[in-house]
Amino acid sequence: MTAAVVAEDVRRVYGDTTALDGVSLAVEEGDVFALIGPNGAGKTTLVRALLGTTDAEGDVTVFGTAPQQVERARLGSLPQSFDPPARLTARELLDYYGGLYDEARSVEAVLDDVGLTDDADTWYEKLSGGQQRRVCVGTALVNGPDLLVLDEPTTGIDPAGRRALWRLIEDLAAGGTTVFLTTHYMAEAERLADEVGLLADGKLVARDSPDALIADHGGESRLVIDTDAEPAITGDLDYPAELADGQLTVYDVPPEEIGEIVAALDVAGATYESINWTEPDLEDVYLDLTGQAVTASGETVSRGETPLADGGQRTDWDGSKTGGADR
Ligand SMILES: Nc1ncnc2c1ncn2[C@@H]1O[C@H](COP(=O)(O)OP(=O)(O)OP(=O)(O)O)[C@@H](O)[C@H]1O
Repeated sequence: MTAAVVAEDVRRVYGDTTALDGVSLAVEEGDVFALIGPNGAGKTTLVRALLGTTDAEGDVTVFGTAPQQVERARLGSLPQSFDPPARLTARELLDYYGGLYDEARSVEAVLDDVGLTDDADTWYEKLSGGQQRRVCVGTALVNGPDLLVLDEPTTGIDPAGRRALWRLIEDLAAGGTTVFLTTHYMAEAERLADEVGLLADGKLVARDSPDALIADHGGESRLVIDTDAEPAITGDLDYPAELADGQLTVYDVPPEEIGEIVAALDVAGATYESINWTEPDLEDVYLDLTGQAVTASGETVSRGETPLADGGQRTDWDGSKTGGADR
């Protein structure tokens, strides 16, 4: 395979701030690469280094040449902040941006891609925040690029719109477009990316397929049961477990063994209300590598604030008790 993007030892320093501290990566043609990491980690700076819009040290090549020398029609990019003229309609904006290229896709096709056909004739300023973001994504698609660089493309877009955009990105990648995106949504990275890179303090601290990252850093599966069981129940189980606030969490239970845990509760005379088994995912990887958990709303909280870490006790394989924060 050929690399569409190669970065070697890329550094960018702003005054006293080292935004990028020696980042190296390669993105194969046709792959989707998702860059994740906390606020201020350097994601936007790396995007700008790859596009050649910031003066970084190190080597960057895009399709084998310096980013500034790549044929413009081959590149599509969406900056994190983008304010197009507010008193143009979605259709006019896409027409305008398409006019910057010798050959552009039909505006109707791009409107359809981003789900704006029905609102095509509304002024940009009258669209909702999520609809505006879709217009912005559309501007990156007008030239049918070979490499699409998207800085937080789905921020502000509602769940249905986000899923529609995920399908679009999957279709584009299936058609051979290389996609480099940044995101704070772990589900987005997990679903779309062939490779995920985790940037922290300007360094790429992990880079692999979502499955490999989850296997290496995701931790165990979890069986969570709302129950009135006594704390001693954790000693009756064949798996590491903790009980806190009426919630029993059992780690590493294969799905076919869930019945054994339920039977142990029955034997102990405990009742239970709900049973939930979850496999580790990219959010667990993020938690493990950054110490920040991702909440349902997409916000991050420090590890010490997570419910399991707060006062929960866990029985480990050797029978010793550890707080959840030590997981
Ligand atoms: N033009 C600039 N001048 C000075 N400092 C900058 C500039 N751009 C970025 N920085 C600093 O570089 C660091 C990385 O910023 P960057 O915007 O790349 O992070 P990010 O990972 O994209 O963050 P976020 O998730 O919040 O968008 C931050 O400390 C930021 O304050």
